[in-house]
Amino acid sequence: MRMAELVFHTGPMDSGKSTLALQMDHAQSAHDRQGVRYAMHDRSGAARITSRIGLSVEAVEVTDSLDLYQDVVDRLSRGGRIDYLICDEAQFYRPEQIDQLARVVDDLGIDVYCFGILADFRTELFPGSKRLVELADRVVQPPVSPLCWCGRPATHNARIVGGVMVRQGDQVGVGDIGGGSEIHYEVLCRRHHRQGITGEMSKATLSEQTLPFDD
Ligand SMILES: Nc1ncnc2c1ncn2[C@@H]1O[C@H](COP(=O)(O)OP(=O)(O)O)[C@@H](O)[C@H]1O
Ligand SMILES: Cc1cn([C@H]2C[C@H](O)[C@@H](COP(=O)(O)O)O2)c(=O)[nH]c1=O
Repeated sequence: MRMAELVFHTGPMDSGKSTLALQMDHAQSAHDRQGVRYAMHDRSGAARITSRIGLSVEAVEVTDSLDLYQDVVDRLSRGGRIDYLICDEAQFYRPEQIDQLARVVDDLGIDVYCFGILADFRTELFPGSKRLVELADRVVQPPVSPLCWCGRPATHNARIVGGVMVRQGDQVGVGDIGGGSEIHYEVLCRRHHRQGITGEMSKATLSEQTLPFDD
């Protein structure tokens, strides 16, 4: 018999994690499996899972005080059936909540699929993501990688404030990629994240050293 598992799907912003979360939910429910969707601090500002492709569905908002194991037990004791959990923006969950998800897998035999970024704009791990890497049965990267302005796979998240890439500030700052708003994010390869060269800067200061695909 297949054992339930805790899976962490992780990649930088804009790598299709929420899309995958919604696809997995759709695929599972099509086979009469019953799931619960959880999310935290979704970009939409609502209790939802929102994909940039345009899909969006309601979810249970995870608050700091929510005991995820107890929430699942309560739902089961009210007569519900639960085969799997979809947990989006899992980087924001407290480490204790990740332990609760592992207990859901081990003690209740329910599959838990988590989705989230690994590291913040300073390249430091989110505590929830660190705990997921420690506990997950599998850590999986989405199949499609976003690209840095130079054409390399984008692996790192940069925070842009007033047009400037910053390296200090609060770890949590809900926002989107692309210009428009005062605070937003851009995904870069490690080299350009380290050098602090955003797409906007590259257009202004393109030089021998920063030509695309230099070695
Ligand atoms: N108009 C579009 N057509 C096709 N793909 C798109 C479109 N807009 C966004 N995407 C893709 O959607 C993905 C981002 O999806 P999303 O689930 O919101 O990412 P994440 O949750 O990882 O931040 C990217 O792979 C991006 O290329
Ligand atoms: C890098 C970074 C990101 N965030 C926020 C910004 C978004 O609201 C989410 C990531 O969502 P996505 O679906 O993966 O695009 O996280 C943050 O709070 N702090 C950061 O350092």
